[in-house]
Amino acid sequence: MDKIIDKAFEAQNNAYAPYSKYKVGACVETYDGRFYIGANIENASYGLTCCAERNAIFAAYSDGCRKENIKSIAIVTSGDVPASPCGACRQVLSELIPKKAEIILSNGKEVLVTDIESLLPMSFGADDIK
Ligand SMILES: O=c1ccn([C@H]2C[C@H](O)[C@@H](CO)O2)c(=O)[nH]1
Ligand SMILES: [Zn+2]
Repeated sequence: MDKIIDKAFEAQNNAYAPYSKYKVGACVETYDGRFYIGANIENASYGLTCCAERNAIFAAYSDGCRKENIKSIAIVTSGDVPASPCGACRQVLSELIPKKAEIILSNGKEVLVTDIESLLPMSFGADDIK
């Protein structure tokens, strides 16, 4: 678990967060040993900001990875407590990562491991619009 967390902290250095000054890094690990990083990228039109974890999972998918190959995602910050993904990211992750995938949250001092069903119970998804 150290490697994915280290890579997420490396990604945190790439955050573009001139407005909030709150830098977040993320890293997706696949079962075949690939790692995809993301950082939060803000915009003067605040609502266009994209979170670190969405950028990381989109990077994985953009490289051809799909749900069954996603093993875990780490999300890191430097706050007093590990940050938990925002609602938009929970919705996106609920479609793009498996239920069993580990969601690892760390602030460098504490590590929490959870999963998407814990973070977003009774989620809305593709089955609901059949
Ligand atoms: O899980 C989270 C929570 C927040 N942010 C970003 C969005 C924004 O740039 C900044 C403050 O909300 O942190 C993330 O990247 N991931
Ligand atoms: Zn988010």
